[in-house]
Amino acid sequence: MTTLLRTVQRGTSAGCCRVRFATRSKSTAAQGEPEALAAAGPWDELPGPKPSPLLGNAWRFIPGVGNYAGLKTNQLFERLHEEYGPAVKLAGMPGSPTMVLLRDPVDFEKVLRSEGQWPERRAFPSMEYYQRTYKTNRRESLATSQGKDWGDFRSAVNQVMMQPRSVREYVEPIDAVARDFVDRMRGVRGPDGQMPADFSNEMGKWAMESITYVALDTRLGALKSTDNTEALAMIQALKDAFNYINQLDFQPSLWRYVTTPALRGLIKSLDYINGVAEKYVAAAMDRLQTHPKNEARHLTVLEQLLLRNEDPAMGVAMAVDMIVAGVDTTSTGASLAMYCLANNPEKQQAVHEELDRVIPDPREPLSIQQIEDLKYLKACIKEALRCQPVAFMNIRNTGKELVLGGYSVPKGTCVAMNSGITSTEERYFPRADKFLPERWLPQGADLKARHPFAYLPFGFGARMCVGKRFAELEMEAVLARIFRSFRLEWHQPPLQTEVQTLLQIGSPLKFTVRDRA
Ligand code: HEM
Repeated sequence: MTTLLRTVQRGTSAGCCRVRFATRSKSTAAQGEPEALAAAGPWDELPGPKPSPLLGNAWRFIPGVGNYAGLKTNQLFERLHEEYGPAVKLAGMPGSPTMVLLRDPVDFEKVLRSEGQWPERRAFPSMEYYQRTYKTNRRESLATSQGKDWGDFRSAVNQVMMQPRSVREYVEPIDAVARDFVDRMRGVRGPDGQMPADFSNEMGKWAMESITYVALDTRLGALKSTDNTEALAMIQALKDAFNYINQLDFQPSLWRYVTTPALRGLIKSLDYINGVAEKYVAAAMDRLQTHPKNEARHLTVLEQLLLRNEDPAMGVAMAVDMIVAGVDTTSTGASLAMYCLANNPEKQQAVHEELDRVIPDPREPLSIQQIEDLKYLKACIKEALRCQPVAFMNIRNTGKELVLGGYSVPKGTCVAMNSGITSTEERYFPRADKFLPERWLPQGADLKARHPFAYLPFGFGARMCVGKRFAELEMEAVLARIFRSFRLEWHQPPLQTEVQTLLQIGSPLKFTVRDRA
């Protein structure tokens, strides 16, 4: 099955376990940090492609000239690790700080355990520009803010979004969206049982409908058969925003000096998403005034955020963050789990058996207890995110001077921890090339990760994904509903995936969907 998965994403992975690199001071993990720093190789000697005085390393990406031209982010990183070792310095990239790429979980742990009170994660520069320079009247978002601003924002949001109680209140509405999605699948399915070529757009509609219910207190109507202009425009605006971010931040561009068409496009898309968010946040403010909090009324996530801060701008910033960070990720995660199960019928059979037992009457709304009891389904989601991590890398600025890959790395250096590589490596996961949900169950101890930092689907620490609980609930509910109703089959060529900013599905998701008896 994993041969099916490892198409574009792992195109250059051959030999990742076979190549040997001379790394310095292998025993640094065991040494105290001062001794380790004294024994470490100097920062200037950290291996990596040498920038030329005039063009830096940019020339290496020019088609027909450079050896890295046309590589996707994951392919580039894998190639650099093959050529230079487990820690690679990538300097001389226009508009980007010097970065260190890492592929050793021991180094990930060092970075993440020393990140400090307010961990710093470099945001997309074009998003930062939009928030800091272009829209100075708006509050900076959680994902782009840093330091104390981030700490204050995050602790307010944690008290609402990271509470199991808040998430439990959403089981019923999120399940209602999942059931609508199953109806939608029936509606778009062809006579031969096949899903249409643009089925990943349908998955995007489901994810948009789910997260906007949390972020904006509304059902946008993305799953309705009649075209809902606002819902579809939101989906388009989000898609456009990611395309423009790819062009502005990952390809050579002059946007920092002149307003390019891509920058104008990004501004237009983000303005649209912000405008819709402002409208629904204003409605929530009105609701809070006309129906104040009382014992009988449970407040929504948005209302709680607004009450805590009394600042509608914070509600808008958080809603936009949830939409930007929570649609593509969740829809890709759920799609990959469906793909893995469609290609592993015996695992799908185990999911069916669990669902029949836990949800005897599929006409009833899902309960919290039922969601909690879906242990095997949850293991399938974890395993799908291991086989194909939606977030290929975790980014941080180092919180102090560290020894990474045997070299000293100054405080404040931007590092990319490539857990998308480690989570698919045999040395960290026995039988890594197999889809084995059992590894996440108590009886699968022999298949478990050999290093706790080799798998970081939602990041780590104070800055980890703030939407993790909602993302899990959404994926659990929709997969429960889909597999309670259908058997999925895959009769297509292997699915193509690639990493740009996030993992993206690059070929049609044409599942064959059969009704279960
Ligand atoms: C399968 C789905 C998802 C995956 C794999 C995922 C993964 C991640 C990762 C890896 C990070 C960076 C963590 C770190 O730096 O340590 C992150 C951050 C974030 N995620 Fe998610 N995410 C998902 C869904 C969601 C959803 C549904 C939401 C919204 C409710 C969301 C909102 C955010 C936000 C706002 C941040 C930035 C947090 C901060 O900087 O404080 N994510 N996510």
